[in-house]
Amino acid sequence: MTPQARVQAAIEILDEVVTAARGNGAAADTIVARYFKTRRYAGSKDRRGVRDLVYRAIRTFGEPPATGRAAMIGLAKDDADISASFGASGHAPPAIGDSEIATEPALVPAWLRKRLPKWLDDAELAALLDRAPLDLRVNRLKSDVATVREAFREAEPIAGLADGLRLPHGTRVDDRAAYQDGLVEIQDAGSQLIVEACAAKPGETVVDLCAGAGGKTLALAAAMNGEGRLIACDAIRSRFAPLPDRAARAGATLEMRLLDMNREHEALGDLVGTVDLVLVDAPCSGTGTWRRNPESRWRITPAMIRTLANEQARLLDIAASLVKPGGRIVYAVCSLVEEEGPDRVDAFLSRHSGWSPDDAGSAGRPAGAGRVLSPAHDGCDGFFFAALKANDASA
Ligand SMILES: C[S@@+](CC[C@H](N)C(=O)[O-])C[C@H]1O[C@@H](n2cnc3c(N)ncnc32)[C@H](O)[C@@H]1O
Repeated sequence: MTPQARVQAAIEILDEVVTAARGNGAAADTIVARYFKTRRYAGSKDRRGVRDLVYRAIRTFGEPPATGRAAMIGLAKDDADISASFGASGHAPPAIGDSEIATEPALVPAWLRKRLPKWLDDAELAALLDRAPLDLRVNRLKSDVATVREAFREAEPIAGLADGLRLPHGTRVDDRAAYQDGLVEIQDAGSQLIVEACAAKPGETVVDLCAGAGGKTLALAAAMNGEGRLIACDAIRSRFAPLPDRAARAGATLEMRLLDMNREHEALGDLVGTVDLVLVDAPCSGTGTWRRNPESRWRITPAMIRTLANEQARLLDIAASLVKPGGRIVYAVCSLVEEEGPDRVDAFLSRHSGWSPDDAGSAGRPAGAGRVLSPAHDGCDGFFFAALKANDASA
């Protein structure tokens, strides 16, 4: 492909990405892969070049562009090569007309900026769009830090995490014996810090209410050293599906319960009032994980945040019913939107008089009754988390 044909290809792909974002359709990665499936003439350099252009546009424009062409004209303003592609020969996009609109760069959609905390300034927001590092968690059920560092000599310790190691960008992990044998898990430092805030102990009864594929469940299992009861729950079968294999690889013992959405209690009745710790790693808008998924800025809507906030409140109430007197909830979201974080915890505390904020450790910075982590401040994904304790007298 000529360089100008790559620009045209990026325009066509971005048109599809914008349409998919509006209609909750396929992710950009899927659209890029589909595009090249029917264009076998494109070599690996072409694919990489086009993909880079698509992701540059996604990172540069906080609001979804009107069209792929408007996005590329926007990028052309600061890039002479892209600019020269318009109107050139060789499958190039047509020349830019005088009245054509260019998308303006922005870190986030304007409406969303108002929902984010004041401390999240431009530097903090820009860091949310940086490249994410590759973090490992040493699995204490099977190994120790010294052994894993022998296997990953390029790994560096992560400050504040005894079991955390950071690898250089682009390191292949899945083909390494230490990974295949379950000595390590790939896990962002922020997720590891949240599990530390859980302070789960051997012998306890612990529920991971929104376990997904079990990233935090496996870290809880390691903290419990295989002693006690660990119950992983989720309401979406496909999210849950990888957990049995992952648990076997990690040497973790756990129970799994698939919940019915809106009828979660049916599968949890026997646990009411008996649990030491419930982790509520709630579904959220994912604003803290834009480094991995910048395209989600084009998908998020105010209505989505409202729906998520209701669901987060409902899950917190379910968690409260499971906890025994003196027990705890750790609530976490990988979002920095206040309605999903501090506001949810404040609302929970006003609904439940028998609960109070509890010690959530010292990672990150205080935010309302909880704490926040951010890439600029903590070098990990953005999270809000809070620990809540049920008074001994009532839950
Ligand atoms: C943030 S993700 C969890 C990530 C996971 N804990 C980890 O560390 O990898 C939120 C999860 O909540 C699940 N979920 C959504 N609604 C739920 C519900 N009503 N009950 C339980 N889980 C639910 C989703 O399927 C999703 O897997």
